[in-house]
Amino acid sequence: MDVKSIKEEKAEVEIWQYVFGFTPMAVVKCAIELEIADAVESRGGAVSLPDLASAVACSPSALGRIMRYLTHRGFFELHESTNQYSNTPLSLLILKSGANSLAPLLVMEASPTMLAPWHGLGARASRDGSSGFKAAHGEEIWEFGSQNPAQSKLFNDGMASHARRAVSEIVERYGGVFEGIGSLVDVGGGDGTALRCIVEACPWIRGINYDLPHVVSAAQQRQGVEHVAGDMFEHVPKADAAFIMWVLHDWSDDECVQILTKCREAVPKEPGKVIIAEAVIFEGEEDKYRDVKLALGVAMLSHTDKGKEIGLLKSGIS
Ligand SMILES: C[S@@+](CC[C@H](N)C(=O)[O-])C[C@H]1O[C@@H](n2cnc3c(N)ncnc32)[C@H](O)[C@@H]1O
Ligand SMILES: O=c1cc(-c2ccc(O)cc2)oc2c(O)c(O)ccc12
Repeated sequence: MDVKSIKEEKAEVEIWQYVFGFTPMAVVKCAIELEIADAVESRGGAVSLPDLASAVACSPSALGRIMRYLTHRGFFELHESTNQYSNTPLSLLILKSGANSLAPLLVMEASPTMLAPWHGLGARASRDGSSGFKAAHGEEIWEFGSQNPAQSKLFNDGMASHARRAVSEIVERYGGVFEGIGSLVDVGGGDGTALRCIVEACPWIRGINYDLPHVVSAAQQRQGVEHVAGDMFEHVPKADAAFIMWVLHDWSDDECVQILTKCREAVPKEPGKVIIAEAVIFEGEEDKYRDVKLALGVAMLSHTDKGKEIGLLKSGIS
C-alpha cells in the first residue's frame, strides 16, 4: 500500500479550498446583504438563531447553515451556554454602516461586473495589450463606469471604504508629510473620501479632489474639499502638493511618467511634493499582507490594460 507523504496529504486537503474557493466571498457577501452583523449589534450584541432569522427575514434552516459556515470562519461566535451568536472583530468589519467597514469593497469585488474579467484570466495572460475588463465588457473600466452610474457608484463606494482606513493609517504613520502644505490636490481621488479624511486630520489643508467628470459629478460635497473634474493625462490643478493613491497601479510605466509629469507641473518647487500611496510587494520579506498584495497584483493583470503592483526586490524595482 502507498504511504502518502505529509506534503501529499496536505495537498489532498488543500485542493478543496480551491474547488470551493468562491464560497467564502459569496457567503460573506450574503451576510452583508442580510445585514447579519448589524442585526446582532442592534439586538444588544447577543441573539439566538430563531430571533436572528426573524430579524433578517430568513428561514432558520437556511440561516443556520450560513451561520455555521461563518462561525467556522471566525465571523461570529456561538456561545454554547446561551445558544446565542455574538459579533467578532471580523464580523464587525462587515457592518453596513461601520466607519471601519470593508463591506462596500467586498460587495464591489464580488459584483458580476468585477468578477467577469477573472473568468478570462487565462485568455488575458496569453495575449498582450488588452485588458480582461475590456474583453468582458467591451470597454475599459473607466469608460464603462461613465456609462454605468450604478457600477461606478459601487466601485467608488468600495474604494472609499478602503480609503478611510488607509488614510487613518497614513496619517498615523507618516502624518509629518502633510505639515506645511496649504493646499493638496488628490489626483484620481474618487469621491473625495481620502481627501476629506486628510483634511479632517490636518484642518490647515485646503483639499482639491480631482477625478473624471462622471466621478466628481456624482460625489457628495465635503467640507474643506473642492471637487474638480478633468483628465490627469491633460492637466492637474495647481496646489502646494499632490497626493495620488492607487492610481499609478492602473497604468503602464510610460503612462505613469505622463501622470507624474502633470503632477510635477502642478506643484511649486517649495514646498512642492508628490505623495504616492501604493501597495508594494517586498520580495523575500515577511509580510502579513503578502497574499492580498499578490492577489491585487493579479487583479491588476485581469482588470487593467497594463497596470501592475510594484514589486521591490533587494536589487531594485521589478
Ligand atoms: C483605483 S481608483 C483610486 C481612487 C482613490 N484614489 C482611492 O484610493 O480610493 C482610480 C481612480 O482614478 C480615476 N481616474 C481614471 N482615469 C483618470 C483620468 N484620466 N483622470 C483623472 N482620474 C482618473 C478613476 O476614476 C478612479 O477614481
Ligand atoms: O478590483 C480592484 C481593486 C482595487 C483595489 C482594491 C484594494 C486596494 O487597497 C486598492 C485597490 O483597485 C482596482 C483598480 O484600480 C482597477 O483599475 C480595477 C480593479 C480594482
